[in-house]
Amino acid sequence: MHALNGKFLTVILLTALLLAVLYYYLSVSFRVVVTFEQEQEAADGRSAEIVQKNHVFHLMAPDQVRKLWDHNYLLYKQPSIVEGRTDVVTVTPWLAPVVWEGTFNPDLLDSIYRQQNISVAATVFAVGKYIMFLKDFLETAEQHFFVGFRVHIYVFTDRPEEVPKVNMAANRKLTVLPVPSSNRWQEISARRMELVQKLIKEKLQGNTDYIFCLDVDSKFHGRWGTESLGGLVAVIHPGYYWDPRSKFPYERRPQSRAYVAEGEGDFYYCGGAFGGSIEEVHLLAQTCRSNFEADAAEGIEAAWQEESHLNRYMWVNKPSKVLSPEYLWQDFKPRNSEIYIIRFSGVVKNYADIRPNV
Ligand SMILES: CC(=O)N[C@H]1[C@@H](OP(=O)(O)OP(=O)(O)OC[C@H]2O[C@@H](n3ccc(=O)[nH]c3=O)[C@H](O)[C@@H]2O)O[C@H](CO)[C@H](O)[C@@H]1O
Ligand SMILES: [Mn+2]
Repeated sequence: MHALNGKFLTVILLTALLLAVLYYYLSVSFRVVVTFEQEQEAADGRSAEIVQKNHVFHLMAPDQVRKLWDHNYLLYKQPSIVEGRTDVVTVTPWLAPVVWEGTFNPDLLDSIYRQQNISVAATVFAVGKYIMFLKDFLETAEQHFFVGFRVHIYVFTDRPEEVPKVNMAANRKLTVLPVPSSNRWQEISARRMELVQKLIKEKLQGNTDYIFCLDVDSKFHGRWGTESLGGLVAVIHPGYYWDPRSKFPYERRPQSRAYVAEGEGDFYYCGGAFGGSIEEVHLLAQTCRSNFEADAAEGIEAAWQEESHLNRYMWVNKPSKVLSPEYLWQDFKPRNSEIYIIRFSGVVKNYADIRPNV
């Protein structure tokens, strides 16, 4: 009799426990749903609909209410999955898009991101004689880089008084930040990771959505806009994309934290342009900086400084969007036929004239 009561009690207790656990899980997931969704009344006050407030996981169509009254409402060409570019690969093996001209609709993307009122930061370093490239960089950015969006360019320089005055649209800003000069170009180039990390932590977190870190010795020639946005964004280097990976100039010494072994590596990415969300780029800059410094403490400098560390990082952490070499070409290279448009390109320069050391 006692044993039976005991068993009965155990069953009751276990059932109660199960119900409590179930209740906990249901209430947690319910809370998640509630925080992500919010009821919103349509602009014309007609109906209340559920609007996703979180835009990290998918993109939202341009404002559907507008079509009732706006004759410029965006109607765009029907997309196809059987017609499109066939001369290039437009997706990586881990299913990240590779952005080429002809693979995206700029008007559609702009209208999607415009309603998010995104803000984009760009960093550019102009230390020593590299200040001479800044004017063209800034003027062409004004014409092609995220035109119509909120843009904040951060110029790091040791010559603040030589920063050119460039007319900028109302929603665009420029901030000059002082950095010490150096007599080694390798150090100037590599220290960018440290300064980008600090900038994000001290000034950008909480008020900026995306960031791109760009070489100053370059000019914009075509649109660079919302099609380039993503969590972690890398640009394919224009010099190696026809080559087998054995020819990529990765760091090949196992002692370095930038080491990429034979038979490893996806693409060769350039150090002159990368970006993504503030959070992702902070993590990237922090990782590359600490690996670079740990190497330096052991007397090792990777083959291509922070570019080598970036390549190691992107091998371990696959970029969520890859930009084709349209996004960083080099003026001395003739345009290949798969490159329909050059958006950003490095100018021809005489290293001996402009670098503090050769
Ligand atoms: C197109 C591209 O991917 N370029 C990369 C490549 O060579 P690059 O030959 O393009 O390197 P670079 O001489 O342009 O130096 C990189 C950048 O550092 C800054 N700078 C450099 C020297 C100086 O005296 N003052 C100064 O301000 C400037 O912003 C410059 O654009 O390899 C470098 C390795 O270190 C960097 O990864 C570059 O980003
Ligand atoms: Mn450069």
